[in-house]
Amino acid sequence: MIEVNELTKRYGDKLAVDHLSFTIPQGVVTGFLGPNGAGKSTTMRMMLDLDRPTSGTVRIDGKKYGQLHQPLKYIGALLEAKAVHPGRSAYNHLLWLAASNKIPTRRVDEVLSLVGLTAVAKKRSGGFSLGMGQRLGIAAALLGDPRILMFDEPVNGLDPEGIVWVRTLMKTLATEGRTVFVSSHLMSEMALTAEHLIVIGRGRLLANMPMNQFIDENSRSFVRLRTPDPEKLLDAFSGAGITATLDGDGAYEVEDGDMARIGDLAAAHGVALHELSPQRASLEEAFMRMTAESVEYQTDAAPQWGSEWKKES
Ligand SMILES: Nc1ncnc2c1ncn2[C@@H]1O[C@H](COP(=O)(O)OP(=O)(O)OP(=O)(O)O)[C@@H](O)[C@H]1O
Repeated sequence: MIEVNELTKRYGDKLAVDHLSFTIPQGVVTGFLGPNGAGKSTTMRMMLDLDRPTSGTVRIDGKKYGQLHQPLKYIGALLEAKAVHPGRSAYNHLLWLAASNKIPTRRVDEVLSLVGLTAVAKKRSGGFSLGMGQRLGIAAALLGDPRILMFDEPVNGLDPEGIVWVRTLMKTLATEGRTVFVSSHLMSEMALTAEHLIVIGRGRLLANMPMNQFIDENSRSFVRLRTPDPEKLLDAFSGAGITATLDGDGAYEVEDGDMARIGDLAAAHGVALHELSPQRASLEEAFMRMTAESVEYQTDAAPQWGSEWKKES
């Protein structure tokens, strides 16, 4: 169990994390989202005691990180920066970590095999590609078989096969009842991986809810339909008080439409339908809409995903 309470970090006059409080659920993958500079990495670093909070607390199973005996057995993490000496082999790096946390040596071979690095385990890690470095970081996170895992941009540098592998791994770890906390800029990937979301903007909590709820609350839903007889259908709609608008593609959209009612109405008027489908926004659209509508974070330029937010301070 990991609890963040009123966590705050100030760098000079820059408030990077602003009274952030949340508890991360167990047994599901939780996505950690926010635009560039929102404070995700700073929050994760403070959770791992790599950065000291200005105020507020992080508790891991009720304890401060520094109070954990052999911390790798409680929490494993992959942070963006590679923390491996380039001259050291993957095997020796993991062996050193294992020894410092009294983890049996055989576990090193296990995690190397799990992440697919067995063949290159004795090579110096300085020659590793970005993707191999990510795999080594994931191996280190898994070394102590911890109940809590944190990954900052884990699919960075991975090829499509590697991305699917990471997605499957995270879901499996969550299914085992672990807490899996992951940040990523890749919204489509996050949509496929996470069930729960914690969203921050400018260091503040914007949302903490299941993925489905987040998309529902921050997007418009509509029914799309196509018919070879639009005039007749639109007549039937106007009699029933339904408004349909033509999209740019020859289809009609009914905002918050009830599919069954529309289908029944079309049938009652003898109108053929060539399409009748519910439409829901993607996570990316929901995210953009939420941040754009968030007056507190509104700037004179529309915020864009993946770009630095304009700073007013
Ligand atoms: N060591 C530091 N000194 C000064 N400012 C910092 C430091 N670390 C982070 N910041 C600032 O704090 C804010 C939050 O940064 P952080 O890296 O945590 O955001 P992030 O959400 O992880 O961003 P990204 O998505 O770009 O990785 C940014 O404005 C950043 O410039």
